[in-house]
Amino acid sequence: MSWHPNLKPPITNTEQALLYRAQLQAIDPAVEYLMTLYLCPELTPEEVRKAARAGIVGVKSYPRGVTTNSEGGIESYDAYDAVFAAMEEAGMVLNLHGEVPSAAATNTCVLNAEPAFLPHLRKLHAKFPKLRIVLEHATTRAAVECVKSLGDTVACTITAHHLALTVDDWAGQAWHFCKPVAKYPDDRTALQEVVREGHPRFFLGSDSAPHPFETKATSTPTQPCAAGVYTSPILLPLVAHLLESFGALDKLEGFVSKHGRAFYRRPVSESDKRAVLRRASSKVVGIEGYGAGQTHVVPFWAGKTIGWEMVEEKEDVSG
Ligand SMILES: O=C1C[C@@H](C(=O)O)NC(=O)N1
Repeated sequence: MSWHPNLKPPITNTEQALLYRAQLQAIDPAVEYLMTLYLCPELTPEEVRKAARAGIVGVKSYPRGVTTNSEGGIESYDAYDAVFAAMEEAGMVLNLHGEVPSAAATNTCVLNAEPAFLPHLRKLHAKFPKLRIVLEHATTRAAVECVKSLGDTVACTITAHHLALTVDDWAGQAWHFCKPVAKYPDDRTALQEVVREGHPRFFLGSDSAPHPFETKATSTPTQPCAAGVYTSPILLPLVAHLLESFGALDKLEGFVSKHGRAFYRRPVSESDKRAVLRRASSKVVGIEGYGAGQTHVVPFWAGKTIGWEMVEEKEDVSG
């Protein structure tokens, strides 16, 4: 799992990324955190090389205004050729939030912002064919087809929630609102199909966003609700549940573990913990379990049942 630099303030240099990694490691040292920097005008080829030497794996780009805390995002990629060339040489990954900003002049809004971004992806790949690029949290058939058509250096993540949601689920339902927004039923079908196909360049990227109750449940005409869906506490059981629902359970390990590891060149080691799932009927705590004025975050699937659960490491799973 890689870590978002769309924090306040954004993570723009090696020191900040290492400091943030240390803070995360203090919370859970068992996790291997793959850190990313934020693509911005301050990022130089020298800093890219320094970051790569320090073990930072990627650079994240999100166009201006398209998602949470992206007010300072990039406007055009042309200015970053030297940065991309340095990344390509250092073996760093470019993580793209693949949407263009909404604009009346070009008839762009949240529904077509991802397809409108794809020409930028094609151009970047043509210019830097060896640069590993991940189109993050894709939501459309167009994006799936585009990534499939490109070379082995281009991969794509899919979230758990985008395998479940369509427009109808977030229109009027703040808890399902995220960026990119879930699209048409046929787009969701395309995401499910590419997972069922076991395509090695498509893998899970949770994009889990733990926005507090207040920022999701309350919105005003000037303050819309926060974009993001929180899946971390239920992620693997939920993905198993969803994959099973569309006949792709046998692709679970590839989708959640192997494909991403291969693309990021992180082979499994002896010391890596194994996740074990077993059949269950676990109800996710419903929205009534949370309340205004509390700092809680409400997970996706609240109030619904998941057909799988994680087995604690110490339990005997031989039976
Ligand atoms: O890309 C993102 C970022 C995330 C967040 O809040 O961090 N929320 C989203 O909806 N999309």
